[in-house]
Amino acid sequence: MDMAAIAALAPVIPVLTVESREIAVPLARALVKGGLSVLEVTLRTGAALECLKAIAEEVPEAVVGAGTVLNPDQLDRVQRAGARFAVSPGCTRELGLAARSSGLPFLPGVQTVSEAMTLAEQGFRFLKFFPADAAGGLTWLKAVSAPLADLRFCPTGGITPETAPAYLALPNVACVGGSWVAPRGAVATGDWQSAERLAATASALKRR
Ligand SMILES: O=C[C@H](O)COP(=O)(O)O
Ligand SMILES: CC(=O)C(=O)O
Repeated sequence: MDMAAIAALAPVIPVLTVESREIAVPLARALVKGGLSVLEVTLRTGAALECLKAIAEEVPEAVVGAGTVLNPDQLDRVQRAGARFAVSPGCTRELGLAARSSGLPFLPGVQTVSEAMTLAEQGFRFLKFFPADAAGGLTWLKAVSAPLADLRFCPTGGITPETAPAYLALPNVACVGGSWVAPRGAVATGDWQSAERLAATASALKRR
């Protein structure tokens, strides 16, 4: 599956920042049960690689990838840990080249038209728009839809259950990313039913 095919599996990619495999595995199971099978585990905790590996091994129904992949070394490590895709908040030339030669589906982040054009030149036509809300949100996506007509986006950053439907209604949006389906409080108390409920609502969102 390439990145667009992975994104087609669900309208929302949960962005997960988890501290242990004991949290990661039941959380992943709850989200998949709720209908969100594509999961992004960010490399923002010391346990991130272990969590990624645990989900890959113990929750085979999930398509688990890594987020906050900032350089080729991290890309290599997440691929070895079993990531099925990698996500970056931005991109460098080195990271883009490493992603292409690794064969791992890659979703690089952009915030400007020039960044999007540079990545398109490197062959990336499906891009993360980050931080979506802070960088212009719906207005930016609508404005670039004509000049960057062959690009599709996964807006992430500041998206809420209330704003997600408007993003998903845009023709250049394939899916959205967000942490709201795994709220800190529910994760801290192991309230997996809440995560499953939030995932079920998110997975029912309509895309254009
Ligand atoms: O850095 C933020 C993550 O990409 C997700 O953003 P969010 O917590 O605003 O949904
Ligand atoms: C922002 C995000 O989701 C990432 O760090 O990849």
